[in-house]
Amino acid sequence: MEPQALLDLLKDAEHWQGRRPTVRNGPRVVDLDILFDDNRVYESGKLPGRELKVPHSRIPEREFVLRPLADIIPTFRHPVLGSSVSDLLRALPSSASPMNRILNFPSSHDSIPPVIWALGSQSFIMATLNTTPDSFSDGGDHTDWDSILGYAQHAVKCGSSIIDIGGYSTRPGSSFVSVQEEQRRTAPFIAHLRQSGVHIPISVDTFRAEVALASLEAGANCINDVYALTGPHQGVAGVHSSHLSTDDIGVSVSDDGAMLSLAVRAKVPLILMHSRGLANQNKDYSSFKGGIIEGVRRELGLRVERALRAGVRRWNIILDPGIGFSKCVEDNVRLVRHHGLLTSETLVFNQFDRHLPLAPWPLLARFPTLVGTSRKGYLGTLLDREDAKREPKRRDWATAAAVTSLVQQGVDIVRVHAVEPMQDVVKVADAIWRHNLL
Ligand SMILES: Nc1ncnc2c1ncn2[C@@H]1O[C@H](COP(=O)(O)OP(=O)(O)OP(=O)(O)O)[C@@H](O)[C@H]1O
Ligand SMILES: Nc1nc2c(c(=O)[nH]1)N=C(CO)CN2
Repeated sequence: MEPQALLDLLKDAEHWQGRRPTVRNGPRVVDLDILFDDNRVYESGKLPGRELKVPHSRIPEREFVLRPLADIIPTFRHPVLGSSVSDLLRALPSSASPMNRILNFPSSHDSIPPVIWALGSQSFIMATLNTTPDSFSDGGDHTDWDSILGYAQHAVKCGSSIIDIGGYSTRPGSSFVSVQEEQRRTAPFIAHLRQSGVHIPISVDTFRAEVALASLEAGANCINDVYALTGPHQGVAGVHSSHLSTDDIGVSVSDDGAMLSLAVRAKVPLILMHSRGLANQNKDYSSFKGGIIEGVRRELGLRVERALRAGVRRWNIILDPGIGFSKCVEDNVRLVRHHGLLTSETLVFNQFDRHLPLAPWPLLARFPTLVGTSRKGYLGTLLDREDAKREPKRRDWATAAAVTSLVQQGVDIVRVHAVEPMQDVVKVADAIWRHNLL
């Protein structure tokens, strides 16, 4: 279609939506502009009311255009200016009130309003609620109605922003749980929490589509998948990456795609975590090419790409590096120390292999991140004290240290067990590092 004909169509569309002529740049019901037409440069003559310039002349000065555009086509080069969309966004002068990306947790029930988070405004706390007998930290603590509701209410009172409920432990050595049993440990409790007035978002920690669906129907409004929608066998079926070959990561292809298609249909926020192989058996510790940061970026990047290609909306994706999943102690430390690099889009020096720069990976840039470092085994090893090695609950101070470092690097969500002390940790770390707060 020719630009002028497209402009006429846009004008009609604006009219159908109820837009009527007012003053230029005044309040409007809707504004439809042509930003680019591939690399074409077009300028109409001076037709009154129908002048047209493509690319749109005000792209470089508009944050509200550049920010979403950088999510969609970050590397696209402006055909006249020669800069990429990302470069144009970076070149904007800093604004007193920068735009926030939002995360929308849809309404889980008629009587419960949707919850919208302004990302970047604070670090959000995810309270971990395992309804399993054998989870590594709180296994057996929350298996009855009263203790589950008690933990959830306590989490809300302490300022948690989301509760993550899981019915199948993924810790090394945990036992197999049937779909029916996992469902029994999640959906009815979620319904109970909703009926009892818990209105904050609830995520379900599962890799099984049946469990996720039952949980969403019961009132959950987020899916947390430690296999990033590839099923328990870590399949990468359906990936046609323009950047990578799947041989690079040597994983088997075995996935019925059920979780992926549910995720597309469900339209809820999705936590895509990096892991390798069956989490409870583990462990593929084979080396990460280019170092741990590069390796996680590549392997998680493949799964993100697969999800996007299948139709998952990018604004629903939250990335998680998967602390403790097929990573040695040093690698877990590095993932925390360099958390900010996970979503870096620019070429940075690779700390782990001095011959390799950390490849630019625009695919992961600007996604929000979540990290679950709470009470994990590497903290016990670092503490090197018998009680801390044996008892995950003796690792809360260690967790605080890791959480502080993550907040400093801009993590969006921290998944924790001890919500009360971690609320203090996050509050003060936010005050120090998020300058918008003070
Ligand atoms: N790339 C473009 N896309 C849309 N309109 C354009 C473009 N380039 C020039 N124009 C002209 O701008 C005119 C004003 O558009 P519109 O009425 O939407 O103004 P506005 O909303 O106040 O400004 P803007 O769209 O720049 O925010 C259009 O009638 C059109 O002739
Ligand atoms: N998103 C996410 N989910 C989890 C994580 C984690 O680190 N991140 N850790 C778990 C238990 O070790 C279980 N589930």
